[in-house]
Amino acid sequence: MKELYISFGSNVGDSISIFRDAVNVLSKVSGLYIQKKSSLYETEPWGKIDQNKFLNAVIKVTYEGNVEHLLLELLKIEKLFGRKRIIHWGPRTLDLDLLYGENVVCQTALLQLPHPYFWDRLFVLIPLAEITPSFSYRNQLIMDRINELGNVGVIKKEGCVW
Ligand SMILES: Nc1ncnc2c1ncn2[C@@H]1O[C@H](COP(=O)(O)OP(=O)(O)OP(=O)(O)O)[C@@H](O)[C@H]1O
Ligand SMILES: Nc1nc2c(c(=O)[nH]1)N=C(CO)CN2
Repeated sequence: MKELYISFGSNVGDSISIFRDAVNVLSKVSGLYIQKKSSLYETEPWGKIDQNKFLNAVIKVTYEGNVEHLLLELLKIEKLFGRKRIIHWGPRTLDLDLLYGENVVCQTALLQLPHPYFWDRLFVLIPLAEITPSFSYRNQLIMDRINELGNVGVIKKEGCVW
């Protein structure tokens, strides 16, 4: 059984409904169990800044299978919600990234784990910090990195459940 973190991103369509429906589909993947969900965050676009704000969140899951197999499931779910790959880091209905797993490393053409950019993305680090045990060494490292990056452009959507 592996503990893994998955990020959700969307800036096209009804992003909250897309997240709700996608997490429901994800919960039906064989061998996958959702353990925690972060709050929803409204975030400034990163990397390619001339596009709409994003909705972002992170979840923690346990998974009984192979991580590359899980990535293929995530790609299928993105497609189900109308994901089209047109512009690099551009607008999207749903992006599901595998961020990292406890003691899991993968460097293949299909999957890089830890995700190559997660350490540079506040829209991932801030929701991740929320669901990482608060007195853990890992949480401390994430909080230090958030402070280093400047903690701007990521706002929690209060009172919004998914
Ligand atoms: N950890 C990972 N999580 C998700 N996809 C990954 C990962 N490592 C490698 N990939 C590969 O990246 C490919 C392109 O993914 P995608 O089009 O979602 O990139 P992106 O979201 O535009 O950019 P980024 O990967 O920087 O978030 C996927 O087809 C997948 O095979
Ligand atoms: N705020 C924000 N910016 C992004 C996002 C995202 O999910 N949120 N995803 C990207 C490509 O993966 C590029 N830029």
